[in-house]
Amino acid sequence: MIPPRLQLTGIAAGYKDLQVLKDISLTVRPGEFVSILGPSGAGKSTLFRLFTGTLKPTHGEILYDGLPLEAASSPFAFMPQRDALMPWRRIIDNATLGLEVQGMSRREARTRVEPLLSEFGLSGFEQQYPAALSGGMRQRAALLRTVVQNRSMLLLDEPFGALDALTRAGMHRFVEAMWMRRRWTAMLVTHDVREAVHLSDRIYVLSPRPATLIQVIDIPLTRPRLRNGAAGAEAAAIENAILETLLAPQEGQLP
Ligand SMILES: Nc1ncnc2c1ncn2[C@@H]1O[C@H](COP(=O)(O)OP(=O)(O)OP(=O)(O)O)[C@@H](O)[C@H]1O
Repeated sequence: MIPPRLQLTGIAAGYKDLQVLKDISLTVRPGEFVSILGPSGAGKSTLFRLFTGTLKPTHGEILYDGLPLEAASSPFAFMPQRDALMPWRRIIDNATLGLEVQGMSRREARTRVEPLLSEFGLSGFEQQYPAALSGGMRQRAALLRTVVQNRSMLLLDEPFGALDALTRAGMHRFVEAMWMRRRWTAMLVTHDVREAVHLSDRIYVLSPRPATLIQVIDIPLTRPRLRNGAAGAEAAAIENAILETLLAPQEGQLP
């Protein structure tokens, strides 16, 4: 049997005296889109620091393709909260940046990126600077820069949080369509319940810090996840159930 791509068992982690993650176990299988949903400060970004090796867990185990994570060589492509495009580089040169950082020549990197520009809705804009593009286009360029690195798993750290609601909804549709074509293995961290339900095969809901899992929910809805009819009602019911869990007063807290 194929081992999970990523498996966390009993992970605890933090900074000096601050325990951030208390007991996190989760699984991402190849081709799955999994989300981590939680209140602000629960430790979603801390979790990503464990994956990128900038922080070590104090307890627990992280396996990648069945082996300790340290044995995997750069398995993740990371997309940060803001688009993090370099304002002085043209879109094409921003899109090639991740490959260039890996040591590929700019010329070769362009050969890799150019055929993908139209799929990402960026044809004709490759010579523009980021400031000339809309927020959605910039996020698509940042996503292109991430996926073109051909890593075996994508880490998406609240990538749409800064977008207006309409652009964000458009990005959800775009990412969903791309996932259906390419079946990325992906983990998204987000505060946005609707976003998580729209995009995920499974959602792990974190408690406030120190974070434990308070809900694990598989999303059985077929894709594309349209917002009308019975499917829309089912999605809304799942969103409500998750919101109830997130908003339920924690033990010892005032409502
Ligand atoms: N380098 C650090 N040193 C000390 N404390 C830190 C450090 N980085 C984060 N923290 C603290 O750890 C806690 C969790 O931070 P983290 O950034 O992982 O949360 P988050 O869930 O991603 O938050 P948000 O959703 O608001 O981005 C916060 O209380 C934060 O202040």
